[in-house]
Amino acid sequence: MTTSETEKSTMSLAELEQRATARRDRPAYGQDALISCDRLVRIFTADGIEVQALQGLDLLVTKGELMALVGASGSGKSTLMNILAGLDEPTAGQAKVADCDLLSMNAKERLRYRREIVGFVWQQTARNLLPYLTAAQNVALPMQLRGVRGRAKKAARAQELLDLLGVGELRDRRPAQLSGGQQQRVAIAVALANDPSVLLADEPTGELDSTTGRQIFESFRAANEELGTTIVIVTHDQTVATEVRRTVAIRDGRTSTEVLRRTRVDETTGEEHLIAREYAMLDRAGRLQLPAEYTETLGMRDRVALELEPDHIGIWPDDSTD
Ligand SMILES: Nc1ncnc2c1ncn2[C@@H]1O[C@H](COP(=O)(O)OP(=O)(O)OP(=O)(O)O)[C@@H](O)[C@H]1O
Repeated sequence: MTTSETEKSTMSLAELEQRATARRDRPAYGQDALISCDRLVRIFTADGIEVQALQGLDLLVTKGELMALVGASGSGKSTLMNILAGLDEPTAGQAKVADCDLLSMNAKERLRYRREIVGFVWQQTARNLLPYLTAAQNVALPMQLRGVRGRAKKAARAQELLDLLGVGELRDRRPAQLSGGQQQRVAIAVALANDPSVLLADEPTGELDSTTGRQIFESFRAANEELGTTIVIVTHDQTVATEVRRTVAIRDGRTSTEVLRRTRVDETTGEEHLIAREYAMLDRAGRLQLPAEYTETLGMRDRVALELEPDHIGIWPDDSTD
């Protein structure tokens, strides 16, 4: 008899019932999150070759967060963003945004989701705006498509958003008469027009120099702080990645590590210090991805030795052949 069988046989019925109830009462995964990805899988098949772009990705984002997603080229960031934007469907797993189930939406629900629940800003400035409309008309367009009535109401909302993003005085210019940075700020206003729950941005500063990139990031921060919009930014930009409170790294189609930042006030000097700490992600099956630089430094491969300590778990290189 195995240990667990012995355990079961010595456990009373009442104890078993108690365990089952405790499991049922445990809050469901991602219950309080605005964005919840649960073991998300996306497989592409091209010319008979299968590419597993997402390999069981877990991610939770809380309402009101401003966070960044980073990762090497091909790690699956854009695939994830396209799914969250409602433009692509996962092969398996679960994905929910603001109570919308991204796997079971029909065409009509998907359209409503893309118009009202999410807003997106793409890297290519030209993809975000219609060239023949002015900045203000570009911002008013999503409201019109949603069926918002009243020209004055839409114009006022457009002006309010353009002002918030520091481009109010450029309302009558067409995209070609705006710099790349100004275009991206107008694009953020367009994405915010219908007051979405989530704003998704895929490399929004990718085509801009670092000073302009910083200004764009400040615009996202303004939207997050003033409007309370939850914002997820995919970025290679160190400024963006280090200024948000939470940066999640994606590796081989899974979330691997996460950096959390918080400010600590020095009790004696009153100075504020930003403290950053990196965490590894433990998935729901208990799997852990160790950072490559750690495993390489210690020559860890294939097999490692584990030891449970009172307050931590020790991991050692394989010592079985010593
Ligand atoms: N439509 C598609 N058909 C086939 N393979 C695809 C498709 N889209 C993405 N892939 C593959 O899926 C993997 C993840 O791609 P994805 O674009 O999500 O990566 P990424 O992290 O956004 O990369 P980058 O930073 O270069 O944009 C890659 O191997 C890519 O080649």
